[in-house]
Amino acid sequence: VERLRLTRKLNMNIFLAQLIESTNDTWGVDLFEVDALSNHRPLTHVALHLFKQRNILKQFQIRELTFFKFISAIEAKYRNNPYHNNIHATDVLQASHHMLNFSVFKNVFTELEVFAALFAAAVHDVDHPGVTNQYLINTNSDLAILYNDESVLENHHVTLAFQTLSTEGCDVLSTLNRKQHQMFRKMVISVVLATDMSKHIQHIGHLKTMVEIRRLSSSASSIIDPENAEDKLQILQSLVHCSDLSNPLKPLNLYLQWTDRIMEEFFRQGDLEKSLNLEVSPLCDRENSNICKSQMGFIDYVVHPLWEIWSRLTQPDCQPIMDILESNRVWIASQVLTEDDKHDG
Ligand SMILES: O[C@@H](CN1CCOCC1)Cn1nccc1-c1ccc(OC(F)F)c(OC2CCCC2)c1
Ligand SMILES: [Zn+2]
Repeated sequence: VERLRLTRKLNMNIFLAQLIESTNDTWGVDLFEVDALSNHRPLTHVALHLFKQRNILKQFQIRELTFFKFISAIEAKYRNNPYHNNIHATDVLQASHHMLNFSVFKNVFTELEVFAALFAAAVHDVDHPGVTNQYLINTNSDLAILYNDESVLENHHVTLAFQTLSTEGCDVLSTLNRKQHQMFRKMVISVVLATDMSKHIQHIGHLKTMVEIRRLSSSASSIIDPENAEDKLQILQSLVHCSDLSNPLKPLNLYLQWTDRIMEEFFRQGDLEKSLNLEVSPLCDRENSNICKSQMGFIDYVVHPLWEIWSRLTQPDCQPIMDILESNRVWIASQVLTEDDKHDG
């Protein structure tokens, strides 16, 4: 029996190693599987692997143990929400890593910019309480008071991330010089704050401008000017925001798990609102929800408008991912019909 147990353990570790290896260049890795096989430490496993694969630790002389301590401390500060948890952070990190490899970004970003973008993705929802900014504002929460109702969650995530650096043995930025540290901090703050859904429309505006300018100045061979720091920062903000809203562009079995999770998280907020005699927020009433219809709306009015312009900027590498969005939408639409019948039934 003991030999069987050890053999099974060995096979699980081999399977885990193969899954982690696939995060290098695969869109749609099953991170729920990585979570199950890694003793619920997907972020630490995947972040360490990707930062080493990109040679970031060597480039900035960061000790592997220091990075391990930092990312473990961050992972431990993600709460066990149905959706906003360490698996979601790993998902956004891996999607950001994947899209940074798009050919349109070749020779565009510095190592420091890549480091800042992936760091921001990994920490972007740390200690998320599983409720929305609006809920925190409506309930006069300490966080809303602290951040004056402005990007309350996002301010909290980035502040906690930088505070974690001063935990014993966790300062992954200690080897950066003053200028690098200042630039890194500016980029991480702006990328994490840009994940606030209230900035969504601005992302679309900036991307449309960028695509238009590139289209008009046909001379620009490489679509993005590596000298333009402002443009590059906006692209990194949109890259992480797109990764944050990438669930509907993942293989259907993964997309459906994320949908179940976000709905359970919204429903728990609705339960809290009911118990506090507050008006139940949209989409948060578990007694009265149409999951497929709300996903159709999310895709048509939020996700597709953003990814349509993002894919124009990043063609042709985004096409396979847009194709998944299209096929998922067709499937959802087919379920709306049956879901209606169920309710009518
Ligand atoms: O809540 C969303 C923004 N709101 C803005 C107000 O209108 C409705 C949409 C984005 N967001 N923010 C945090 C998490 C998510 C979020 C992430 C994956 C979601 O669905 C699936 F892909 F898993 C998701 O779906 C909700 C329920 C149906 C429609 C939206 C939401
Ligand atoms: Zn997020």
